[in-house]
Amino acid sequence: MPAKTGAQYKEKLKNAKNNIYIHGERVDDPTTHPAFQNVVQSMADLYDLQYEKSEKMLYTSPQTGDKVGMTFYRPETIDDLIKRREAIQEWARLSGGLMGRSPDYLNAEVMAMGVANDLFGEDDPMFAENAKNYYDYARENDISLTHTLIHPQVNRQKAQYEQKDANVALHLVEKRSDGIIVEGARLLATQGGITDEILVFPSTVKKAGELDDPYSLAFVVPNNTPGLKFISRESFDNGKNTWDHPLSSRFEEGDAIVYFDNVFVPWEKVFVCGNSSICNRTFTETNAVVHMSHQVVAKNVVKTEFLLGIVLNLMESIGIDKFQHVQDKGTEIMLALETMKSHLFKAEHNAKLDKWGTMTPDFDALNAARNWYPRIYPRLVEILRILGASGLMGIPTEEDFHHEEIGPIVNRALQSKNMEGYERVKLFRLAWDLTMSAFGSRQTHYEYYFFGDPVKMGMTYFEQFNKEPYKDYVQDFLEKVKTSKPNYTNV
Ligand SMILES: Cc1cc2nc3c(=O)[nH]c(=O)nc-3n(C[C@H](O)[C@H](O)[C@H](O)COP(=O)(O)OP(=O)(O)OC[C@H]3O[C@@H](n4cnc5c(N)ncnc54)[C@H](O)[C@@H]3O)c2cc1C
Repeated sequence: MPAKTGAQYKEKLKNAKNNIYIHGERVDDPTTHPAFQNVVQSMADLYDLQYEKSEKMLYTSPQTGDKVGMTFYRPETIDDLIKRREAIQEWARLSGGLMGRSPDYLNAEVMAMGVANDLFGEDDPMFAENAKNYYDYARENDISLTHTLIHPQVNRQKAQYEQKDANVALHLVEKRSDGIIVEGARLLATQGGITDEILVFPSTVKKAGELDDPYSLAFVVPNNTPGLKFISRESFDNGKNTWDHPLSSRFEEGDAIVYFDNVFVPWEKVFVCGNSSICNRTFTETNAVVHMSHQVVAKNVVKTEFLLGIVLNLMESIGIDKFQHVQDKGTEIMLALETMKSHLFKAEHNAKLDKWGTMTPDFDALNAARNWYPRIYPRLVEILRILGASGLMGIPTEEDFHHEEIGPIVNRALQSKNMEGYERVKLFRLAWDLTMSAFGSRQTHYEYYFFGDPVKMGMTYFEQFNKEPYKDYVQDFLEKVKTSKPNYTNV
């Protein structure tokens, strides 16, 4: 089947009847439910964009000859990698990089694991074959995916098997001749329920060895699989119009707790079954982390461009753009943007073929960028907040502007250097929705945590960084310093 259109995505979602709960109710149809319908439309817009920019967004499937999504493309040259990244950035531009889980994120994972599948075969060749087949299936059917990696936050001092309710986290219940039964909770699934299928993978390193094996699972199932429940957090799309909430009314992806109530997974959809060693090596040994990081850094370049554009328009609108500290704050964002772009450039131009023949970006550049952005993004948001000042609170709604009595007042009172009140507030509401609304706060939280705990990531980065050349450099330097060491004996 060729790449999906927006209408096909919505039709499939409507018919799937995924088991989604929100605000204490079961959702009958996410395509019309107020909490989901707008982000569903944005997802549909992404799929339509594949056809609007087909020369960039589609390619010919090596398997069927159909036109399929470029974000499933397996790059074999640096030019391929750049083509793939351009498609990623086309999608990101639609939301200003605010849909962290546009389908390309997990398409990168599926592609990488599907190609570099031999790790899964260590236990049974069937698992390697499953990963390969799933890549083909997802690409040919343009499957949209959510994923879930984390055990519930019960007691982080203890391994899963030591928890007071050791079965609270997703675990293996039974192996059968036709598949496995799994039970327990996982979090968090962004876009849980509004996608076709869910990938379950391990994230944090499982240090308890064999005792972690019951929790060491990787598989994929359709979101309407019996027993699978998505328990969504409260929606931040509060049904206001797009003028009032330009971001939350379109890109509120939602995050869900996922509960597997004795869910059956057929063997052909299992990649890892009860093997903590394979789980711990999955993301690095398949290079999935590299291709996912490439998508993330490409997306975050667009997100930074979007933020910079808002800041520059805001500065100009209220005539603060010539003040020294204001310019300095703009420079901070520009430096962040150029730094991210440089990481991306280095990653692509230093890319090498891996042992499976996939052109794989330079992970050093991407790893630095993915560790840095969670630290810098809160600062970028803070700059926008500082520069917007009271303007981020003086934001009447569109209805206020239409009110006979107060409309003309707010239009006059909120005028700016170069805009009427109506236009100025439209811009400031965008800045507010990115920084201070529930949606904006969630974006900052998302950037900080979505790749994992930045503290643990930073520790891993420190451990793995090749420190010796720098230590040696200074040792050599010290050795060349002229010394006249005093001759004394330590007491
Ligand atoms: C908006 C949002 C969307 C998300 N979407 C997804 C998704 O789609 N799919 C998915 O799988 N996950 C998703 N996540 C989850 C994300 O992967 C986790 O938040 C992240 O990995 C951190 O894990 P945690 O939340 O369990 O934090 P914890 O590991 O519980 O950490 C909480 C705090 O305790 C500290 N801490 C914990 N353990 C230690 C330790 N051993 N030593 C020192 N300090 C420690 C941490 O540094 C942190 O400050 C999402 C998260 C957010 C916020």
